[in-house]
This record gives sequence, C-alpha cells and structure tokens, in this order.
Amino acid sequence: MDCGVDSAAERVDAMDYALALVAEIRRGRSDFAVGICGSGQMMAMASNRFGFMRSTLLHTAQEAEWARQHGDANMLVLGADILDAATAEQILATFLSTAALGERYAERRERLAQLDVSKL
Ligand SMILES: O=C(CO)[C@H](O)[C@H](O)COP(=O)(O)O
Repeated sequence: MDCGVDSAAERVDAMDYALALVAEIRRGRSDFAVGICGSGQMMAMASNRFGFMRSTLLHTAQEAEWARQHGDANMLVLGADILDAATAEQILATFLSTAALGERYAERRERLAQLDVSKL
C-alpha cells in the first residue's frame, strides 16, 4: 500500500503520512511500514507516539540490521534530504531481510510495550 504523495511540488505535513502508515499496521494490513520525509524526524516522532509502533530513523545498513535484530523495528524511516538512493536501498533491503532475535531481545521488546507514564 502506497500512502505517499506523487510530487514534491505541493507542501505536505509528514505527520499525516506517518499516521496513515501507522493506521495500516494498526488495521493489520501491513506488518512493516517505510516512511520517508525530508529529515525523517517527524515521521519517527509521530509514529512512535503509538505503543505498538517500533519506528526507527536509520542512516546505515548496519543500523538497520540492529534495529531489526535487537529492536524488532516495524517501521523504517528514511530522510530523503540526507541519504543517497543507493544507501537508502541498502538500508531497506537489510531492514526487510533481517529477522528479530529472541531471548533477551524479546524480553526487551515486551518491556518496551509495557512502558507506562504512570510508572515514571
Ligand atoms: O523532514 C521533515 C519533517 O520531518 C520536513 O520535510 C521538514 O521539516 C521541512 O518541512 P517544511 O517543508 O514544511 O518546511
């Protein structure tokens, strides 16, 4: 499902597109989302407001491997103004082909899901 825009001519708010991707995951229509905006910052901040999201702003393929293995990240965010196309493609390929690890990483994921402002 492509939730994005077809042209850079019109100014849009990246948050709207982050929310569209989060909704796709929430409705069970996608397991993963890929969000792209200028810096990636607003996509990452907005999507991580939701407890079922593990969104990660990445700059290298090595980060993508760790984000999937250790964090079971379910949303990849890329900054179009930062990355060249070849690097973005490497990050995407690694993100999609790397499985989450279990054991302490699964425990960490569960702990992340349980974070609650009332327990601060
Ligand atoms: O990367 C972005 C958000 O994360 C935007 O592309 C960046 O902030 C520029 O926004 P605008 O075109 O509205 O000034």
